[in-house]
Amino acid sequence: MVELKEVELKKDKSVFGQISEYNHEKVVFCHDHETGLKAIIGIHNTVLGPALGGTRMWAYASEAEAIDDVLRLSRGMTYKAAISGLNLGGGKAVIIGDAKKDKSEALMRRYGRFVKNLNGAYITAEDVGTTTKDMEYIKMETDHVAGLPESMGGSGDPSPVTAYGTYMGMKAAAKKAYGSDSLEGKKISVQGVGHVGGYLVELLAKENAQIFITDIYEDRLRDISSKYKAKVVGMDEIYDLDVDIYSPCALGGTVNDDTINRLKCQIIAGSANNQLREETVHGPALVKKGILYAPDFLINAGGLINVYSELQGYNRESAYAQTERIYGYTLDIFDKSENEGIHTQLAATKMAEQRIHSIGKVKSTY
Ligand SMILES: NC(=O)c1ccc[n+]([C@@H]2O[C@H](COP(=O)([O-])OP(=O)(O)OC[C@H]3O[C@@H](n4cnc5c(N)ncnc54)[C@H](O)[C@@H]3O)[C@@H](O)[C@H]2O)c1
Repeated sequence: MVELKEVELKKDKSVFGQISEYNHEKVVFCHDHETGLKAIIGIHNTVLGPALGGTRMWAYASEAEAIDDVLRLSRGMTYKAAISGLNLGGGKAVIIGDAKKDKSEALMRRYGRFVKNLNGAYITAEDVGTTTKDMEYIKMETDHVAGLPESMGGSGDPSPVTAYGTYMGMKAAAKKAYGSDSLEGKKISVQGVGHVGGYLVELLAKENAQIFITDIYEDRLRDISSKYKAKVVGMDEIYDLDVDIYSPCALGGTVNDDTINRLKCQIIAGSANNQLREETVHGPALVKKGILYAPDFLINAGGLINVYSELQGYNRESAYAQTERIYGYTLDIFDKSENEGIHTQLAATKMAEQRIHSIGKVKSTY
């Protein structure tokens, strides 16, 4: 039985030290001289099923940074799948390189061959720096790829479903904090109005929330602001706003020592991965400040649920119906957190671990 543990990670910086800390099953280094491919595939845990997770292409400052990213992200996928009730394990891959300059059909197809060689233990999909077009190239070499365009029978852009799940998680948090899940009139700040943030703002506007938005891209801000009557605020100003709910939909690590001191909200609920800079520090710090945190990997699982549905013959309605359950799961986590006196991210992690543990036992019997 694979044991998952809540640990202070990365005490030992050696590659095997880190693999051991994160407790990965397999990490594969892929290299191809011809195409310049340098990729790392991290398979964290396959107790519940094949490890599914996207391939990120990024110009990492160092190989150490790439290894850290793939290990952290693949571990997160294990928890995301487990807590969402999916029969999937956790995996993720990174390709080291500039997606704008270094990508080619040959590179993606060569990468696809490496995925193929894993015989289904890892199923890839798109992520930052990769597109549905890249998935088409990978598909030419292996069937172990999801997130294909709708025209190819795939599930297409997962962002609207991710936004819907985030919205469900946010409503559950409102129910817990205010006794009603209505977001009408609530002041909500959305940090990052890209794919997910944009769809989330649309849902919030339909409920007549008072929306504040920020982003790097002025055009995008103008567009979203005029469409949904959202007020544009500065990128740093967002942490000081007097709002009810803060929704991080851009980067990870935005909940940290500095921002926790500044935030005035009662709820944090957003789509970004790894929002807490350090789970063991900032999870408890939020509890102390009386801010209810809706765990990121739980409420942003809609995209994964959507892709999972593709593996079984895509059905958009059932993907949305399954994503809607995030509402109930989030309330369960709040209860668990309260009953056990632990912060919500830890409660969610424990819930995911319990499922892996118990289903692992089921599978061990004949
Ligand atoms: N797309 C999905 O289905 C999905 C699923 C799960 C998790 N997520 C996570 O949700 C987040 C958003 O994903 P996305 O697909 O919308 O990405 P995206 O790149 O389309 O949007 C992110 C937006 O954030 C903006 N941004 C970047 N830095 C910022 C900053 N410092 N302040 C304000 N805005 C900033 C960008 O300009 C961009 O518009 C990411 O963290 C992603 O990992 C996405």
